[in-house]
Amino acid sequence: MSVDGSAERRKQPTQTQTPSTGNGNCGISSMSLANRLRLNPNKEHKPDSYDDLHQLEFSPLLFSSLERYLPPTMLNGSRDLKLQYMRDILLRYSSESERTRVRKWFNDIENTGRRSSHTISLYTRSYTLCRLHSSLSPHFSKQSMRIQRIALEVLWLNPLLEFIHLKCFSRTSVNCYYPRWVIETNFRIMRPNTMNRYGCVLDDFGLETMLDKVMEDFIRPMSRVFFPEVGGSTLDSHHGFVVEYGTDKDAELGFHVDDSEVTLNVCLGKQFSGGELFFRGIRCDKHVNSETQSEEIFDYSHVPGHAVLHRGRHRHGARATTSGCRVNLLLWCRSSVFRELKKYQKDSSNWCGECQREKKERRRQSIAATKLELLKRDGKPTS
Ligand SMILES: O=C(O)CCC(=O)C(=O)O
Ligand SMILES: [Fe+2]
Repeated sequence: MSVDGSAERRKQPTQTQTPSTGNGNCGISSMSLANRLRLNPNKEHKPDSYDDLHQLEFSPLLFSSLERYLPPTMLNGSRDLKLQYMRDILLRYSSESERTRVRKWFNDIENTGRRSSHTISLYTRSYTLCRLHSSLSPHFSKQSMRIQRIALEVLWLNPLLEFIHLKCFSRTSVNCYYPRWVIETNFRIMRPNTMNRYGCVLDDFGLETMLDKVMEDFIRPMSRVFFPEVGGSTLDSHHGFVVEYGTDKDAELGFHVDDSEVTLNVCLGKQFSGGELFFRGIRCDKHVNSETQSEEIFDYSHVPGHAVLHRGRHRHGARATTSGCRVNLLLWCRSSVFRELKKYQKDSSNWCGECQREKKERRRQSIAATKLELLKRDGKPTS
């Protein structure tokens, strides 16, 4: 769907998407059966690694993630005991076929780098700048050096880069397996944020550790290079969720900025039409509602399995999904250092489009005034 720029300019992002605040429902709850997880994770607990256990029905990362939800008395127990406890709970809620599907989903993500090469296409404004072939994996720290090197090369070619388009994700949808679990356990879903009524927070589903890995090994190395001015190199926390759109669900998403420094938006599927993202310039708090300049207009059509990486302060929205169902995975990555520093910095001109324009205008006026002054002086008769 094409955009009429002037109409777009009237739509201003009065909203910052914020995550819904905790309803305390962070584990498997309301069960009469013996094994239960805690409502909230113990953030201080350092979980065991289960990486050496390859024959499990579930990913080792899932166990590491769930461990923080174990009852306090179990946290220092043996790894076998903890494993047994968590397996019991997980097996209770998933059929054989679901387990295979979930395992495949994790494997796809973990093996992306090993199996084949993928394409990263990099967009600036509305055209593809270049294509690079690279193995991408959220899982391997060795990869992060490689990702960073490629990112640096790309930045050298195009210092104005604003969007990164990644074709590197499995199409398999997490959405396929969560509804049954939710119904059976009477799980109170935490909605992803203040603007989406459909979808759920993924960190509640034992995916927190895996998504942390995605941020650390995959998003941060790229953001360090592409988005350093908004804390790209110090991303240290995330909010991960899925959103769903369709004619019987939320149709569209209003113009907004995210509560993140860098956002990863992966299209998981399924079949749909519409749902394009529209981007309209990066803005600081002060200028969040300022006018869009024509060069800031950029539209992006979602493709299942592809992702975009953008600054959270890049104003955007999603057009209506006109048929089918669209499911996207969002990872809002944040930097506590950047947020702390921002409190003391008044000047956002190194990343806000409007601050930059104001600065340029001040410089232009000052040069014009100096010129005028010089002309006047030159025009004066010498005594
Ligand atoms: O629907 C989309 O793809 C965009 C979602 C989004 O911008 C958000 O959740 O912050
Ligand atoms: Fe957003």
